Amino acid sequence: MSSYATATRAASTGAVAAKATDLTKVYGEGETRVVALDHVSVEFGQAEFTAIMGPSGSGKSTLMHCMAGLDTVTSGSATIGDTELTGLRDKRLTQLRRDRVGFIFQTFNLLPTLNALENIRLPMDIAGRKPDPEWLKRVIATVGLADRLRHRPSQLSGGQQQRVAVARALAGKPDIIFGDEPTGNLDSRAGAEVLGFLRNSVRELGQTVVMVTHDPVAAGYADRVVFLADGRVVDDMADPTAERVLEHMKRYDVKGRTS
Ligand SMILES: Nc1ncnc2c1ncn2[C@@H]1O[C@H](COP(=O)(O)OP(=O)(O)OP(=O)(O)O)[C@@H](O)[C@H]1O
Repeated sequence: MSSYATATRAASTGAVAAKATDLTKVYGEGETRVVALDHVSVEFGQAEFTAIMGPSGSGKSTLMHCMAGLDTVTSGSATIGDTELTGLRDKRLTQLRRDRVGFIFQTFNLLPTLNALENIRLPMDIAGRKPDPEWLKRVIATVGLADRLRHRPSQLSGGQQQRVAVARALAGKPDIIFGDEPTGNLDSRAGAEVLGFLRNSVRELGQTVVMVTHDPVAAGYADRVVFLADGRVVDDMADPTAERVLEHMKRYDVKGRTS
């Protein structure tokens, strides 16, 4: 077993990368009041790959946004490492997002005029941080982009563009990476590739990934699936497979229709 695998396993049994405690998020008021998150408590382990699933409107994106410091919470707390996000001033929050959180979106959000390497380095360039060259090399190798670094996004396939976005999220060695349906725009083969690279970034690089998805196959790549319904955590599955996730979704769906 490689030393990375040992380190990964050791990390994934202990430390917590991000945590929500009694997190409640209410949008609007009066007739338009929506409780998007209803006292959610959940921990995401370091060096673990977690999928968040649940029906449309169950609060997946809201949970991710609140835990990534992209949205404020109504009550409760959200922490990244030891840092409490609630109450942080805008400037500190921006810094924290920039330096400690990586993001991967459904639409790859690459800059068309920059080549792959420049896109990967962009957040660090903006922050005035120098990437660790050894780390960057490993990241680029992990996502299989070594021979595509001089290509512009328009010269890359959708899957390759998303791999650039994955490398960009990993480049700064963030405490946690949040993905919002990162394979939602990819065909199944390209999606499988990206998911494989995400999983490798957890297994081999010891990174922490939390991904919102609707796709049981995508969830099957994770170490764990957290299921939301009506703004609450309703289930937690370890070592998921696509089949077990699908079974679980069907059960909930049947319950929903018959109750
Ligand atoms: N900015 C907002 N203003 C008002 N209500 C909102 C806002 N954002 C989300 N909501 C509501 O909060 C609830 C949870 O939404 P959220 O987007 O988190 O769900 P989701 O599980 O990510 O859904 P989907 O799978 O469709 O993306 C929904 O009822 C939604 O309508």
